[in-house]
Amino acid sequence: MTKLSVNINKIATLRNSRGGNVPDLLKVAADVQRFGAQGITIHPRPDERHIRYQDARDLKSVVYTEYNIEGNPMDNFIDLVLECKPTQVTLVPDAVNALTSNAGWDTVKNESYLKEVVSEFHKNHIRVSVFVDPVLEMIEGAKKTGADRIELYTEMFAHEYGLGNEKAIVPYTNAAVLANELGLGVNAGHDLSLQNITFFKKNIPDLLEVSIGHALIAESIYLGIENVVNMYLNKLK
Ligand SMILES: CC(=O)[C@@H](O)[C@H](O)COP(=O)(O)O
Ligand SMILES: NCC(=O)COP(=O)(O)O
Repeated sequence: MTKLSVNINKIATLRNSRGGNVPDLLKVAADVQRFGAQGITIHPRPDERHIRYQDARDLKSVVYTEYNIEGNPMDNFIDLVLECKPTQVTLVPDAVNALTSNAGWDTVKNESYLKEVVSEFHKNHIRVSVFVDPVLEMIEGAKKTGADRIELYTEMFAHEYGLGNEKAIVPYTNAAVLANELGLGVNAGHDLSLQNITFFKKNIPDLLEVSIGHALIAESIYLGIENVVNMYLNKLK
């Protein structure tokens, strides 16, 4: 079985657009778990444009499934994660102003840096996953950092699969096979959706967890909007 960790960044984006507490991020996290999701993912960014650092703290008492915090391990992020003690931290090499994550780690160049960070989180009993492109050298490098898992950066797969190119899965399958051989757990995320998740899962051996946010929230709007429009129409009769 592959666990679904729902990334709730976009709920915070919507909330922040009006300055109040609608939608209520904590209620959404609680409901998503009640509906069966096995994890909650957040990716606080330095400008706090969606998830605020305080959200990460507040979610601690709400998330009873797997709590996954993603981000670039700068000092204030490390402090936040150590304070929240999630189940898992996913290290992502984001530039400070990145619109969204757009690359995996160069685990070869950053081996000693990542080793230090991984060891700090391990001392605090937090599982560590490293965000990587599906490149065999990067998987081997991830193993050397001492990380427990990799998260395969799936944007390229999602894009190509959307264009009908099923072969785009090959590097991901190969990366997952190698990771499994090395004893690294395999997670995946970025632009996974209802359209591509079945094919992706079928081709990735021992896929432990996917984190999905952008498409899942967009799909929730599309699949829910007819119902809500009709509820308004009924009230306006
Ligand atoms: C690491 C990853 O792929 C996701 O966490 C993604 O970056 C979501 O972040 P945004 O919601 O800020 O785009
Ligand atoms: N780690 C990936 C994630 O949390 C969600 O990415 P996306 O579905 O918002 O692209």
